[in-house]
Amino acid sequence: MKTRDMNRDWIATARTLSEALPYLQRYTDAIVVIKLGGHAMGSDEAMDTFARDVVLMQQVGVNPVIVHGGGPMINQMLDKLDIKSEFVNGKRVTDEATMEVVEMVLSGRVNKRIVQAINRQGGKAVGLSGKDANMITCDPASPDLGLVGEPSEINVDFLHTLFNDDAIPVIAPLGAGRNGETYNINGDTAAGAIAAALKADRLLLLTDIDGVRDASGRVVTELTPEQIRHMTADGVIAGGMIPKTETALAAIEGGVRAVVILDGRAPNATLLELFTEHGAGSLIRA
Ligand SMILES: Nc1ncnc2c1ncn2[C@@H]1O[C@H](COP(=O)(O)OP(=O)(O)O)[C@@H](O)[C@H]1O
Ligand SMILES: CC(=O)N[C@@H](CCC(=O)OP(=O)(O)O)C(=O)O
Repeated sequence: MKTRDMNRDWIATARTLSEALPYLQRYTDAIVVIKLGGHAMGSDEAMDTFARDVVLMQQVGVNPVIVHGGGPMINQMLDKLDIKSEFVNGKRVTDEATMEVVEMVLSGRVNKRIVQAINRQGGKAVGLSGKDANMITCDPASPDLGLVGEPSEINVDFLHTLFNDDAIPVIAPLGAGRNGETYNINGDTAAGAIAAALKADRLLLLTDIDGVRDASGRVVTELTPEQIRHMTADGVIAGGMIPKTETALAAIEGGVRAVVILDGRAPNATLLELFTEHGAGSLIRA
C-alpha cells in the first residue's frame, strides 16, 4: 500500500516536473528580483521553505536578488523604545531617531535572518544594505517624509559581479544620500528600483495577501496599469498596497518584463509563480 502511494507521489512529481520543464528553460539566466515583505516573513519553517525555493531557482539557472522589508519588526522595536511613528501613503515618516532604529533592525536582525536561512539551504547569500558598495544612492523623497529616500542610482555592476560568483544578494532597503545621509526606503520602492536598473525578467512582491483585490474582494489575476490607476482613484487599492502598485507601474515603465504581487506565506509561492502555467497572485504587465 505504502509503495503504491509512493509510486503515485512519484508519478505526480514526474508529471509536475515535465510540465515545469518549458518554464525552467524560459527562466535560464533570467534575473528575478524578490521583495520579501515583513508581513510575509513567517515562522522559521516558512523562512526555510522560502530559502529552499530561492536556492532551487538558482540551481536551475535563475539569478535571484532578494530585497526585504521588515516594517512590523521596526514597529516592535520603536514601541519598546517608546518612539512614535506614522505612515503617509504607506511610507514611514522618518526622523533621525527613527532612522537609527530602522537601520539597526533592517541591516541587523532581519537581513541576517534571511542570509542565514539561504546559506543553511546550501546557497551563498551575501547580506548588504543599499549603503554597501553604493548599491542605492538616494535623493529625499518628499519634505513631509523626513529621511525617506527615493533611489536615484543603483550599482548594477556590483550585482552582476555577485551573479558571476553564484552569490545571492540580500538587500536591506536603506540608501546613502549624496552628502553622507542615511535614508529609509520603502522596501517595495527599493525592490522596484533595483529590478528596473537590472531590467529584470520578473519582480515578485511577496506580501500577506493573495493578490490585488477588486471592490468585491476577488483577486484580479491580471492587471493593466490603466486598471491600477482606476482602482487607486476609487480607493479600492489603499494603504500598504499603494507602494506596491506604484512600484509595479514604475518598474514596468523602467523595463521590467512583469511584476507579480502574491502571498509570500503560501508554500512554494515563488516556484509556483515562476514554474507553473497558472502562476500565482496578480500579474501586472504593460
Ligand atoms: N485592493 C487591495 N488588494 C489587496 N490588499 C490591499 C488592497 N488595498 C489595500 N490592501 C492592503 O495592503 C496590505 C499589503 O500591504 P503591507 O501590509 O504594507 O504589506 P508588506 O508588509 O508585505 O509590504 C494588505 O494586507 C491589505 O490589507
Ligand atoms: C520609508 C518606509 O516606509 N520604509 C519602510 C522600510 C521597511 C519596509 O518597507 O517593510 P515592509 O516591506 O515589511 O512594509 C519602513 O520604515 O517600514
